[in-house]
Amino acid sequence: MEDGKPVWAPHPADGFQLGTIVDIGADSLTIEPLKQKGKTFLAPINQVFPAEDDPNKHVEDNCSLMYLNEATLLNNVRVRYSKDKIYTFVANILIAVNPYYDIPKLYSPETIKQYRGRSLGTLPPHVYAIADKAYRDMKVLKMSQSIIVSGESGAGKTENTKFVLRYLTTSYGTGQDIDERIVEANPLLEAFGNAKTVRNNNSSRFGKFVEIHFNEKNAVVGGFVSHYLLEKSRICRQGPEERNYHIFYRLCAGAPEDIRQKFHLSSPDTFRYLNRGCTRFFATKDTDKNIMQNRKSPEVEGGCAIKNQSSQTLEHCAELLGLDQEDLRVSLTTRVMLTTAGGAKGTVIKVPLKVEQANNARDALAKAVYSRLFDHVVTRVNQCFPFDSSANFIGVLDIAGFEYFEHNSFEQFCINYCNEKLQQFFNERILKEEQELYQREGLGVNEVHYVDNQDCIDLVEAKLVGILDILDEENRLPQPSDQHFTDTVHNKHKDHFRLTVPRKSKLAVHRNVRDDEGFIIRHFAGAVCYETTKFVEKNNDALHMSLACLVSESKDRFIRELFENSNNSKDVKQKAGKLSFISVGNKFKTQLNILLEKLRSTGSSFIRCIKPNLKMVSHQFEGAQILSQLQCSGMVSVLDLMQGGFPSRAPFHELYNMYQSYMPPKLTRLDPRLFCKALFKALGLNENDYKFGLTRVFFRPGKFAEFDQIMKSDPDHLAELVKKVNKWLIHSRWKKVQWCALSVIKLKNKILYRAGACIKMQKTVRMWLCRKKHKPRIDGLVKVRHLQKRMDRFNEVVAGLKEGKKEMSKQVQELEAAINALIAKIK
Ligand SMILES: Nc1ncnc2c1ncn2[C@@H]1O[C@H](COP(=O)(O)OP(=O)(O)OP(=O)(O)O)[C@@H](O)[C@H]1O
Repeated sequence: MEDGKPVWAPHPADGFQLGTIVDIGADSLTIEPLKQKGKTFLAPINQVFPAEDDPNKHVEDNCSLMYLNEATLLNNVRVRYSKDKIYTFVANILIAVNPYYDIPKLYSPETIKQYRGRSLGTLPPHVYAIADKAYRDMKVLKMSQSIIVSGESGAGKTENTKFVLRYLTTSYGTGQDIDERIVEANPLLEAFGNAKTVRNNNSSRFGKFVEIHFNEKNAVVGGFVSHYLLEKSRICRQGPEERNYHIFYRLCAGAPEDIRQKFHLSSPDTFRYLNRGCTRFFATKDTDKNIMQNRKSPEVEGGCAIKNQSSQTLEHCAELLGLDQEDLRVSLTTRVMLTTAGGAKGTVIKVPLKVEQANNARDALAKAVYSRLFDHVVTRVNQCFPFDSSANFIGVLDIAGFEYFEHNSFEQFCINYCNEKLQQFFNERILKEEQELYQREGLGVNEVHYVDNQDCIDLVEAKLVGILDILDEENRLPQPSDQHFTDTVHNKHKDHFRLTVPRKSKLAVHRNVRDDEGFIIRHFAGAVCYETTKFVEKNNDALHMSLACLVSESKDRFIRELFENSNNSKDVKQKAGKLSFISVGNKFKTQLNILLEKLRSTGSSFIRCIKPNLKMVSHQFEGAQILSQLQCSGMVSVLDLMQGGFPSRAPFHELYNMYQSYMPPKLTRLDPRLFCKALFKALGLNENDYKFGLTRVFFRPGKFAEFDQIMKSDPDHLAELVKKVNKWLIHSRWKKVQWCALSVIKLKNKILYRAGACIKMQKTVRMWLCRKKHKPRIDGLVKVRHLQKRMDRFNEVVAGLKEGKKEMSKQVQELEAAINALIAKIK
């Protein structure tokens, strides 16, 4: 961050605000907002980010910004949203902001045509661009593809999913009615699976994975829908301002007279499941005492009965379910038990239900009927677009994103567990694989760290000690309780980094939850406090035995079949009297693991949907909550990687195949690597914008599109380009020849130099060896010669002698002769 330049600093409502740094502390900065000169505030250093020079500038691919951080991402999305540009790329990931109104021509048939066959990034960001990329990848790589659409409720997942399906069937269908059927299945699924909530007037209350299947020729042949976790609690109870599933209101409003009479339909106000929510207090044993009796729903000790005023409803239900009215009455108010000890073992006894138990039994029956009906609707929908064989498919996953509310229950627990798994998949695909690829290709790009969430997934799904298995264990106890389950979770994971007790929450509302009433999980997107009341009940999909037996013997074939297909119907009678349990959590875990296995076997694209405001209105951008959605969807961690990375890449042969038709034969004879190099050099692309790996070219964000655009420009431009490529080739070949000649000369000089150096070395060594060998003799010779010199002095002395001169000179001569002989010998 440069001196005096504006920075993005946190803002409670807008997410970020522009300001300048006026002082720097140890771990915080003093910021002066641009809009409130003179006022300052402190911001943690790691939440202040450099801003672009022009805050009103926007780019189609966020990766083309100079500064890649969460603040510039939010600002780019904001500026684009203000111009009705709701789609933005972050490399290959698409961000889609819900406009809450129909943007003219955004999804028109002309727009569909425009995107057909166009590379990602060559046209403005659009959900169609992602759909087309998936299709082209499927075709080129001969591999199934998946598009993962995520976001919170009301963010636009379902709408974008529908746009993808419409695009693929329109562009690559066979024009037969199968295409239309795939698209038309949606209204039916939405009628049974969508409802009005406070967050979305048409909220999907189930997750789905829609596969469009293609044949060898890459044309649509059929489809298949898998569904996940239909919200069953809504069938019996809705929050204030919320509704039951659309189908009920539609039937009430628009069923033809014969159906209206057959189903005994009238205004929604006359149906308990449609006209009101729950009236029971959710009190604990202790607090229950404080509530006056006349404020509570009536409780009939020792049993209950169906009121006279409800007898007609009972009659209608029995009629529609194909049951005997009396049998239904008994099954709704009593429970069948087999005695296991004492007296006549195995005797069937009927235990009366308390009012609350009977209400629960009735609700359980309603939920079971509806959820099995929903399964049936999906099965029937799937029969509408059958296919004999398929080469590949494109699957679109529309599933709720990470959720956290003031009160979070089993539903949020499951959906967040699912998002934790999807985030891991996202990490695997985007971050891990990216780094591994850079390393494999020898790009020398720095490693980017990310937090692996496997420990969190294990906390939920590990065998025996995972929360789901602990919950199943609880469900199998004779007297299961939410508190005992919660205690077990805490005891088994005392020091787990991801798990803690509610009183450690940052939010006061959670600190009031007792240790045995909830737990906090630190998810990848933030900590969530789950209140475990009703976890045990919500985890059990089984009806109580008398009801299960009853419906499995319905006179109505349809009802009978709905229940025959369920897992526990066959041994219902054998198990009567025992505790029945079908685990919701573990069924979801199995489904999820199958889904992820499928996703892992496909190529993938990601669409992150964003809800711009809570009021569900157009042209209102609530920065802070959008920022939190960007963080929750893992987009912020992706930025770190993109900043220093090369998000677009293409194998040499793929580039070669893509562009060879644009080049003359002379150039296409080149091998793919040289072909690519020639293109890049000829275009004069900045060498920082791409890197040549071992098998492919890597592009900086947005640069592949630039390259593609140049390649696909008009013929004149292309002819110019071919000229440039030719010129570059001649230039590079001439350079190569020069380089070769120069290398030969260099080599010759090197050889000569080496030969000279060898001789020098030989000489020196020989000399050294010689000296070493003759040194003692030379030393001896020097010494003897020294003696020889002294002989002259002797001769002088002897010549001056008066006596014995002759004798002495003879001795001196002998000595001289001896010395000379010695010298000769040494030599
Ligand atoms: N691209 C769009 N153009 C216009 N309106 C849109 C668009 N996307 C979403 N909407 C509006 O927002 C509403 C909510 O979108 P949608 O049902 O797709 O949300 P969702 O993410 O699937 O929510 P949920 O998880 O509750 O099902 C839609 O009914 C529609 O009115």
